[in-house]
Parts: sequence; C-alpha cells; structure tokens
Amino acid sequence: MNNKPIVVALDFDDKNAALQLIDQLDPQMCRLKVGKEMFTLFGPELVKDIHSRDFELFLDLKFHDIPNTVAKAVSAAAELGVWMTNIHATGGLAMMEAAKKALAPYGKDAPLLIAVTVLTSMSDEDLKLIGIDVPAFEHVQRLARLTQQAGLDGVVCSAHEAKLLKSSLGESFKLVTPGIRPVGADKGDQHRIMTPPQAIEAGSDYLVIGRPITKAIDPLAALTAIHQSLK
Ligand SMILES: O=C(O)c1cc(=O)[nH]c(=O)n1[C@@H]1O[C@H](COP(=O)(O)O)[C@@H](O)[C@H]1O
Repeated sequence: MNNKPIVVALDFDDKNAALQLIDQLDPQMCRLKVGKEMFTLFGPELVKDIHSRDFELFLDLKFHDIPNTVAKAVSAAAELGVWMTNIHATGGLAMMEAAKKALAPYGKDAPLLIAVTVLTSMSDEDLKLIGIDVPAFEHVQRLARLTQQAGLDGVVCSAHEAKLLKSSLGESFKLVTPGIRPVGADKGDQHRIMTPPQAIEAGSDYLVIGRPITKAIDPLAALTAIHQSLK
C-alpha cells in the first residue's frame, strides 16, 4: 500500500463550505479530488486555493471528446500543476494516445493520467441498456487493457475488479477505486461498492471517498478512522 491511498472527493456547490472542510483535513493523511461540479462553478482559482493549502489534487473532469480536443484539455490540466487527471477509456485508443502524448513535454511534472472504465454507479443491467451485453467486470477488463496499451498510468474502476486487474496488468498499473463505503455507510447512488480495507486488500492503489467523509458530522474523525482501518 502507498503511504497516502485516500483521496477525498469534494462535491460541493458552496466554495466557502468546501474550504472550511478542507481546513479541517490533514494533507499528510489524504489527497483531494475536484470534479465537474466544483470546477464548473469555481474554476482554476479553486485549484490554486487547494494547492496553497498543501494538498495534492486529482482533477476529475473525465474528458471524452475527439483526440485533439482531449489532448489540449489534458495539457491545460497539466498547466494547473495537478497530481492526477482523467479521461474516459470509451473515447478509444487514439484519444487516449493523444492525451498521453500531450503530457510528454511536462516530463516528471506531468500529472498521472488515468482512464475511467465503467462508472461505479453502473450495474450490468445499466450496461445492457446502452448496448453492452457483457458483465461490468468483463467490459472493465477490456477497457483497462486498452488503457494500458495507450501508455496511461492506470484506470478508475470499482474495487470489485481490482484483484483481477492487478494480476493481469501488473503492480505498477494504478487502480483508482471510487464506490468506497465503510461498514454501515449509506450506499447512495453507488452500485459496485466495497469497504476501505477490502478495497486495499483487493489491490486498489487509491480510494476515492466522498460523502462518507464530507457529510460526516466530524469529517476529520471520519477520515482518521478510515486511515487507521487501513493500517
Ligand atoms: O472518476 C471518479 O472519480 C468516479 C468514477 C466512478 O466510476 N465513480 C465515482 O463515483 N467517481 C467519483 O467518485 C466520487 C464518489 O463519491 P462518493 O460516492 O460520495 O464517495 C464522486 O466524486 C464521483 O464523481
């Protein structure tokens, strides 16, 4: 296990509330994730606010477009100095290769680039409705292999697929797993979920955890409890 596997997902519509929460958290214990809602509302200024508080940031904008557009978007993310960013694997091999190539000029300062396989909110039934007639774990494997072929650093998947992917794609291919719920936590809209220790045991490198921490009465206590449960 790496020394900081927890990534706290900030999904807020109020910047001050988000900054108040961040100020309660410890950058030694977690990294942060900003997604579409907050970036659309508050933009690159929010990224600067977070970096000034010494947190590393996963910019989760899940780009999915033609190769040229995604390459430019990923390059713009690198300009912001973020630790990790992501694209959708369903954008295809050429799109993923273009995104990876766009990061070459940044060398060792380039963000980790990962691809979303099948969203953790999707069940096998949901996949059928969009014309994918194989179980989620099979589709995830297919997309993860394509992601590795494109030279990316890893994938976003559910912890249910982690064991299989680690053994087939190797130790250094990063697995980022949302859909994490401590025992007793509300599942919400997530389908393919696992507890934090189970997810690490299965081979996850980074656990993306939102509401179980951000909506807790005491977010630092919730973060600390999860951090301790991983030792
Ligand atoms: O890319 C992501 O981070 C992501 C991919 C995925 O398949 N499922 C998923 O839930 N996420 C994100 O992970 C976070 C999960 O938040 P909670 O369900 O509150 O723990 C949200 O910010 C989602 O946007």
